[in-house]
Amino acid sequence: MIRFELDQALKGLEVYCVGGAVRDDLLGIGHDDRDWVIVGTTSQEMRRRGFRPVGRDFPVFLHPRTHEEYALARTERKSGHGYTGFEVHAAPEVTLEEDLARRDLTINAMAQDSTGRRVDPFRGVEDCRSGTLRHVSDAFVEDPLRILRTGRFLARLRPRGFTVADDTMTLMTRMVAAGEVAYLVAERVWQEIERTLGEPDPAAFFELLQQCGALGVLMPAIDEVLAAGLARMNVATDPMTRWALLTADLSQEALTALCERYRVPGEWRDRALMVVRSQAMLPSSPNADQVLAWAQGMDAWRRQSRIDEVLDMLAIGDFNLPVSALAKALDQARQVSPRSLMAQGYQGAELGRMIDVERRRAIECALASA
Ligand SMILES: Nc1ccn([C@@H]2O[C@H](COP(=O)(O)OP(=O)(O)OP(=O)(O)O)[C@@H](O)[C@H]2O)c(=O)n1
Repeated sequence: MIRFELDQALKGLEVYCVGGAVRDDLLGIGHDDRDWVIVGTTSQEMRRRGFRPVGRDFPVFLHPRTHEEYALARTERKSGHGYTGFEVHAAPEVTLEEDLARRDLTINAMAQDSTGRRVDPFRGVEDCRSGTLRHVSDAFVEDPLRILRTGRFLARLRPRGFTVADDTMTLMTRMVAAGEVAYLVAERVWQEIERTLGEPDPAAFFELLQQCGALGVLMPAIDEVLAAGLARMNVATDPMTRWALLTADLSQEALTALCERYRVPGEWRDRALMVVRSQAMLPSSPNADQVLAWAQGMDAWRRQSRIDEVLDMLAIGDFNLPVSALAKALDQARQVSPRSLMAQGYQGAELGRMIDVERRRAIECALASA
């Protein structure tokens, strides 16, 4: 049970804890930040009590002492496409129920007051208990990001037995068919994906998006190779590794284009590209020349920890590659000492060539004994 007291700044106001904190409390999951809604007051009154306005689009205020966010109860009406174009209406007469009605899923549309009384007009408690992700109302269609959010909540809660309600599935499929998903901005899409990749069951997100057709619109290249990507991703837990394995069966061009489209951070993109390039450069039984070319292509001698990460990903992702032989070969090749070759009198271009010869020899030895 969520407990809170109304301090001096909040005294006399109708305050509710809403959204994720109420949901997670019911599910017995910890939740860091709380969202608050205040009913029956005005922006002026909030300012008078020392709250600092933060929202550009919404009437949201920071508590003068705790700095937690308090929003005035509001309704929203759609006036444009995608995530933009909301008309927000906040006024003292907007009720808690109206504020809850504009929310995405029933499990996110519950509130609780300071005495512990729960307000649950859309049967969120029941859906928490039965494990159902269900849209609150037809207003769900006003925000296509909610399709991705539903996927992310499924990635979090499917291991606890949650499924998506049939009606919600139908609604999402209809939204995709109506072309709403195309209006999502790249940053929001990547943000949901990045968060999803840190959830217990990210495959649930991609399967749901494929089922309703959104994946085909947002990421057609992944849509085509999804089964293989999910199978590879299966045992990985690190989000960045999951991304690299999910995209491992794309071509280099498709992966680059995908990362550009969603402004995927450089480190995520590079890791994924290294896996794709490794597959392109290495056959299942590579010879010394191929391993040497691969190691050089990965900048293996200067960036040792990076190539070790690549090897880890290749091991986890179930590729048809001799990963332990590759690791051994790299290990041996690293023993080659440019310094001792210099001591033998090599320099300049000749030194470079000798280093390659020695490394190739080391790799050949390692491969032969693997
Ligand atoms: N597109 C959105 C975004 C948010 N919400 C509502 O705003 C609340 C707070 O949103 P957010 O902080 O993004 O999510 P949480 O539910 O707190 O979930 P998380 O555990 O991921 O923080 C949600 O519970 C939901 O009621 C919504 O209806 N539609």
